[in-house]
Amino acid sequence: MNTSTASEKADSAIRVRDLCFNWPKGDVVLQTCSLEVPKGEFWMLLGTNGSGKSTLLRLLAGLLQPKSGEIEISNHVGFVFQNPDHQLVMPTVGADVAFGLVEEKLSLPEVRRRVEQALVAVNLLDLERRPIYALSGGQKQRIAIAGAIARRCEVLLLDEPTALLDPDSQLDLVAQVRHLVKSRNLTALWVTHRLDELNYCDGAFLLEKGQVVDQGDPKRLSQRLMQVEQDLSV
Ligand SMILES: Nc1ncnc2c1ncn2[C@@H]1O[C@H](COP(=O)(O)OP(=O)(O)OP(=O)(O)O)[C@@H](O)[C@H]1O
Repeated sequence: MNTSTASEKADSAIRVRDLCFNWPKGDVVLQTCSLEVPKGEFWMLLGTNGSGKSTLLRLLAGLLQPKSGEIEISNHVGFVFQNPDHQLVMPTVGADVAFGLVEEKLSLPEVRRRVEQALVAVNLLDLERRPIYALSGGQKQRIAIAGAIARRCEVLLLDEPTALLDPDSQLDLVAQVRHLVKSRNLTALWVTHRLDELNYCDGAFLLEKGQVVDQGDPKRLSQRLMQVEQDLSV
């Protein structure tokens, strides 16, 4: 496996070539999977259940190791899980965002500045002292994103971040991520089953049995996915 820094190549923030992955018992999940996400763009990853979307995201984040293939991605990657309760670990909003900065050994004023800037970016500065348990699902996801922004992440990987949200919060979150990507020149890859979210992305990949079988125009891919799901339900 060859991992290098995507910033070496100006045009793509995520580059995957011929990626293969199987679980220890031998079940093959990804088979010569290849894709590229242009820098500064918001792309989505579609596919039927079990097609390998979450596994691919975890490989990109370095949470799993591929069997073979190449991954080129920034060293500063933020991961947002489907269930925010799996990643918010501190008792309050401000403490949680600051927690991600511990490794950087910053001065206290610098930590405060970064936390404040990140909370402003997700429009939640007024909740800085609020306990995590008193947040809505959408607010929790925005805090997880603020954590990534505070750490100066260049790439956001989001694994069905709206799965537990109501429809209004769902569309608020996807619109906010689009705004963050465009205003801060980030790059995002977002896994979804919710086709109305495709209206917000620059492009999409369709994964089938661990391979990208189509990519590009989100509307066309959404129609193709609907067809695949209809065929499977017959
Ligand atoms: N920890 C694990 N150990 C063994 N097999 C796993 C593990 N996690 C997932 N799998 C299997 O790997 C395959 C791909 O799973 P993955 O979660 O990547 O799919 P997905 O496209 O994200 O699915 P969904 O849309 O249902 O979330 C599935 O067959 C799944 O059962």
